[in-house]
Amino acid sequence: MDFLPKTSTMASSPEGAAVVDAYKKALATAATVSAYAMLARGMARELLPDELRAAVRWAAAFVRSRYSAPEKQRHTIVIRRVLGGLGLGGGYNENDLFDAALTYLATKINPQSMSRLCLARTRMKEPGGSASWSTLLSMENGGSTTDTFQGVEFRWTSIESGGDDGKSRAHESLELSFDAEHTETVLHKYVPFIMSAAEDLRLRDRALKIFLNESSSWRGINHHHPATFDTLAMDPAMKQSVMDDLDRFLKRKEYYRRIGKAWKRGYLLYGPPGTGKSSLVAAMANYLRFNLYDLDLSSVYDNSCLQRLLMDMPNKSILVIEDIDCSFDTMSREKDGKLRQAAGTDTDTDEDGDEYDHDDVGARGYFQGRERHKMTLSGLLNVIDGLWSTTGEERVIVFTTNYKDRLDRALLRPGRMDMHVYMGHCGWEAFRTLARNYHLLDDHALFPEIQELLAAVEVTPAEVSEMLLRSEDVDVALRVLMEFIKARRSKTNDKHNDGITN
Ligand SMILES: Nc1ncnc2c1ncn2[C@@H]1O[C@H](COP(=O)(O)OP(=O)(O)OP(=O)(O)O)[C@@H](O)[C@H]1O
Repeated sequence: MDFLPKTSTMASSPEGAAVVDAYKKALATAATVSAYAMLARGMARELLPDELRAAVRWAAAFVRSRYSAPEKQRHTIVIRRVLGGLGLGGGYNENDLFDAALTYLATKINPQSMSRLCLARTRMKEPGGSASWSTLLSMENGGSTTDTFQGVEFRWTSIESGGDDGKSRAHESLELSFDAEHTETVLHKYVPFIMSAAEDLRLRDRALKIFLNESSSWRGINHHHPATFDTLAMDPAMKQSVMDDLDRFLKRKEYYRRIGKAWKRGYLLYGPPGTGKSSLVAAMANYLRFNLYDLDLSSVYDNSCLQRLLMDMPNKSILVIEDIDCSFDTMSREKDGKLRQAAGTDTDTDEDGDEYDHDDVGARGYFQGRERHKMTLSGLLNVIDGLWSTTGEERVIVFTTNYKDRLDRALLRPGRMDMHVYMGHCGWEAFRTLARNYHLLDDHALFPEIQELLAAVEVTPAEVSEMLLRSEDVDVALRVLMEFIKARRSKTNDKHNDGITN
């Protein structure tokens, strides 16, 4: 039989003829080999007795089982949604691992590759009364998906049984199958990884809150501050280094544990009013998806009250103390410091006249009765370190101040606050961020003049924001801003001239 099309032009050239010949030879060879195989099988059937043929089959199976790779043993872990009778008190308890696995798998499911899927949208009540929506994609009964963790493949299957009679509840479970040799990995690494990944996803989706202290308890309200690192007008390099620092901090749990330090990171934000310190705190909270705990020290009366507040702060939260220069009697502390320096000692005396080291005040309780002048920042930090080092959970602490030079030197010492961030007047890059935020503007004919003005005159990002908001018309808003900066310039010049003439 000739399979080549009759109209083939290939055969008409010499090269084409060679190809056709080779093709025909290959067909002939294949036909010969299969004919021999058929012949051999037929002869074996004819010539070999049944017993001998069975022996040959057995020998072949033996060789296969001995020398081919053995079938791997598979294990399956069943994760039920409800722990009937297993929960505390023998009742029916929801299984947290089931929820975590469901949340985690929602990020692994590829909707393109599954013909049936479940989609749920639920309203979640937040503590404090507010609510947020959440959407969850999951596998239908019988659906399977594969996940790879540390190079090992895991098969997940969704199983639902019972509940067909309309009376009893369906039993939902997830089955996790894997090669038996990876059992240890599953129990000690994969399951903890799923729990923590699900926790991170939950934190990412939750509505953020800001908690304010009333005496010794926290009251939370929803935190909808729109500030993000994208909308924050600040020096781009500084912005990047804050973000990098936060990222690095989050990854270093093991490192902090190893060196025996509380897993906390301290940031001191300083700069004139209206330069975005509070906005940066909000941007950090939005970036990390951490709740904010805004501590007003004026309503903290004693050491135990402070301890209670700190202990009630869950992990993954930011403790903020604003305007710390106003929260402490820094001048008297400063005076004490100078006295101690003059005396060549770093000790002080307590009410009983006993000497103590200032770095040890936290352990003794730095609130001596209700005399607030005894409160020191150093002592506060010691209390925080002492409490937080025992939890091993990640916490961020932020202090803000308009006057860094008024702060207790103990706080400025290396190792106390890990990062000092200066929030300054509005520079050119900061202005461009604000122009983008408020008017989606990347360029404008007035930009060069504004750049020159900003280089010469000090205005805060808050003032620039305010001017840009004056009109929806970009040209008008930019002109208003220019007038404002020019007016500031003449005022500053007048003051300067007054100073010279006086
Ligand atoms: N760097 C900035 N980036 C973006 N917006 C800013 C910035 N600085 C100020 N703003 C705008 O000005 C408003 C006030 O700024 P914010 O409260 O963050 O400043 P602050 O430095 O904390 O001031 P204060 O020291 O008075 O508390 C913000 O809500 C925001 O609209």
